Amino acid sequence: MTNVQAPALSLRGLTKRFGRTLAVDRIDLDIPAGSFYGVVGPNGAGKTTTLSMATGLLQPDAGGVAVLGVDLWSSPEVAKPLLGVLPDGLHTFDRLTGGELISYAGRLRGLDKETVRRRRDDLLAALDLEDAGRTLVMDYSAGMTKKIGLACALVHAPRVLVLDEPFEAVDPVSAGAIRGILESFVGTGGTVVLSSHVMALVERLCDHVAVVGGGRVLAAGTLDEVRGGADDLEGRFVELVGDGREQRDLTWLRLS
Ligand SMILES: Nc1ncnc2c1ncn2[C@@H]1O[C@H](COP(=O)(O)OP(=O)(O)OP(=O)(O)O)[C@@H](O)[C@H]1O
Repeated sequence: MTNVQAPALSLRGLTKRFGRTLAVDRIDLDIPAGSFYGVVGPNGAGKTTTLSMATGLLQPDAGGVAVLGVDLWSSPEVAKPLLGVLPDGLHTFDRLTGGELISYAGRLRGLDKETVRRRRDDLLAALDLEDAGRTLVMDYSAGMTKKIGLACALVHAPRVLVLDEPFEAVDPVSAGAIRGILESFVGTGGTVVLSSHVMALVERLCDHVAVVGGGRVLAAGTLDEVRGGADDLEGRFVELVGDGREQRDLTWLRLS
């Protein structure tokens, strides 16, 4: 049974090492139910590794995850149906058409044929993929692949959506459609967790944010708490993460 008081996602001591790289270092994070939560951090910070462990796609070396109070690793059959996941660099069955892929995702989740058909048509229309619904996914652009991945994550009407870079490669019109879907999902009691590099987008959409760097949480809380005195999230991000670039002038690139 889910616990209505519990955070949508609760991460405790999550740790993952790849050889000599400590990708995620004892991360603790509570994502409140009903929040629109952004996870930001520089390249290689550990965002994808954390979200993969948080959704059961990657086994942690240590630590635990609870989804709405349900332990993900000991009760996956209860916890996983609560989640809708859009993984980074989605590897999917790309010899299916978009419509078939959504139907497959829905049937895998145990939905009956009629429900799957109705939701597939709704999702293809909402994401402006009606024509593409009959095209093989292998022929999709990067943005279309993102959108079909999102449709597959939504088809079983999860309680918590975890989306790795959902707006990457998506055109502004489609991004607006996705924003609308996510806002109404949160507006009706769902929780969205997304990672992004686009601070302006996180500031516009999210009410909570975690800044991750070097496999650790550097700051987490409401947008205002994390921004602190900084003018915007980007300023605070650079302050927290640092600008470690070596100042080297590429003189050889100059045309004159
Ligand atoms: N399968 C893997 N094998 C080896 N190293 C990995 C693997 N996955 C991630 N890493 C390493 O773990 C660290 C964290 O990577 P991760 O992909 O989680 O970062 P990220 O914050 O999502 O980065 P980006 O913003 O660039 O997508 C990096 O140093 C990366 O090289």
